[in-house]
Amino acid sequence: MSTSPETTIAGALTPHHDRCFVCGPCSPAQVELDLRCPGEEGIVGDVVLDARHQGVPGIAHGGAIAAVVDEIAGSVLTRLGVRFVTASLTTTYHAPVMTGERLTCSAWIESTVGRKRTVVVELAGAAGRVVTGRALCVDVPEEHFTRLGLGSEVTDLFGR
Ligand SMILES: CCCCCCCCCCCCCCCC(=O)SCCNC(=O)CCNC(=O)[C@H](O)C(C)(C)COP(=O)(O)OP(=O)(O)OC[C@H]1O[C@@H](n2cnc3c(N)ncnc32)[C@H](O)[C@@H]1OP(=O)(O)O
Repeated sequence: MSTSPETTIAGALTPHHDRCFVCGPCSPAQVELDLRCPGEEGIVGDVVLDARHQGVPGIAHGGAIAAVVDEIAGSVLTRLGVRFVTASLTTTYHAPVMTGERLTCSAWIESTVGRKRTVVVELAGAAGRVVTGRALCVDVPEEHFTRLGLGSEVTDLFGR
């Protein structure tokens, strides 16, 4: 991944819309998430999961972590203007994530094959790596959303 000087475009990356379950300010579970673009590809940032996201008391819920991984992977693609959905998501938990713990994240495209892109997301705490996620994202046409009765409220989100 490039490590050229950071360009902060967090406003364009998160929130991508107000009612997003993970990043939207209207969500009661909004995750503290600040994503930045270090160069041409990939993103870096900070993430904090709090008491609203716990499973075992004091420890972030694995499902909440997976949602954050999906969000970060998606942000890598939307900043490139890719219209996609997540087809598959795997999350490896190397160590517990404590609620309130500030994590750093980095994410990049690992491979592109036809319509399929694999995005890797790594989360690390002060003691080192805690989570590695892989999202298989598939490019879709605008009709993927319009045939579901969804209009510009969705299609306009891509390419921001
Ligand atoms: C909605 C987003 C809003 C975003 C707003 C903008 C802002 C964004 C910010 C980011 C933050 C949010 C990021 C959330 C992102 C989601 O959460 S998206 C919502 C959850 N995901 C879905 O709803 C997807 C549901 N599934 C589907 O719609 C369809 O199965 C798919 C994925 C479009 C694929 O169907 P298809 O277009 O008919 O394509 P198909 O030929 O079946 O598959 C294409 C290729 O992918 C492979 N493939 C498909 N599924 C799989 C799988 N599960 N495992 C392995 N391979 C697979 C196929 O084998 C095939 O491979 P090749 O033969 O080409 O080698």
